[in-house]
Amino acid sequence: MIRAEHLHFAHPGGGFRLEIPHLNVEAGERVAVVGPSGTGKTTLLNLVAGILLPGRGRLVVHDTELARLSDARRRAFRINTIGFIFQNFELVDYLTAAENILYPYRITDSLQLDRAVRSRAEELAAAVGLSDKLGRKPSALSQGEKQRVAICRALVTRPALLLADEATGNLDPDNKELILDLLFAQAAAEGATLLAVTHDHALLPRFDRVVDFAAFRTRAA
Ligand SMILES: Nc1ncnc2c1ncn2[C@@H]1O[C@H](COP(=O)(O)OP(=O)(O)OP(=O)(O)O)[C@@H](O)[C@H]1O
Repeated sequence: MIRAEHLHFAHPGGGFRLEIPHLNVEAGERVAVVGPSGTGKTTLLNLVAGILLPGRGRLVVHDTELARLSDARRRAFRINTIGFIFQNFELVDYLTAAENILYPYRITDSLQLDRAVRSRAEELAAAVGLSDKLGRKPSALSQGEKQRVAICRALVTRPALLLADEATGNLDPDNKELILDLLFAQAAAEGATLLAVTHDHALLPRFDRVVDFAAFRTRAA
């Protein structure tokens, strides 16, 4: 699902450089990404999603070398293939929770919003305890509620690849387990690959494998 070879990335302004000699994640694998703050874990997820492009090296995701696609095709690839739970949620302020969950269907013609999708969105919201908050805008939601909206949005399209950046970070222990159960259940149901950044080492035994960023060469200026 993910193949990185001699991957180099540096922010244009300088200051930080990430080097990953080799990283291979098989389809259906559930991989946790750990490592100290600022070592590039979010950067890796952004590279895998094609939000950032490597300066050098090769990155193939779902048999597609993202750097070879036009911006429009890379965006379409991302919407169709990847569910991304962003660390800061990236919800749209002027949309309700329900509209945020269905957001992928607003921004592309390649996904069809029909009754089945709407009921899937409602089921996901119910599974994370958000049924009574669907009419609210993000400003009227708690951090943990926003995070659960972001999780529903990432799952609603049944993506082949789930990228989760601290997806359980703002949740209480019960919700943490519930969300993780949901992520794993969805990944299993769709045969999806899960790449999840976490600082919560208690969760690591639930994953097939752990990638530790301490092993990669990163440099902060
Ligand atoms: N737009 C940017 N321009 C320059 N440097 C940046 C930019 N965005 C992030 N960085 C730097 O890149 C480095 C890696 O950031 P990244 O967010 O990938 O780390 P992380 O491992 O996910 O950290 P955390 O665990 O704290 O979320 C950091 O040193 C950060 O300051």
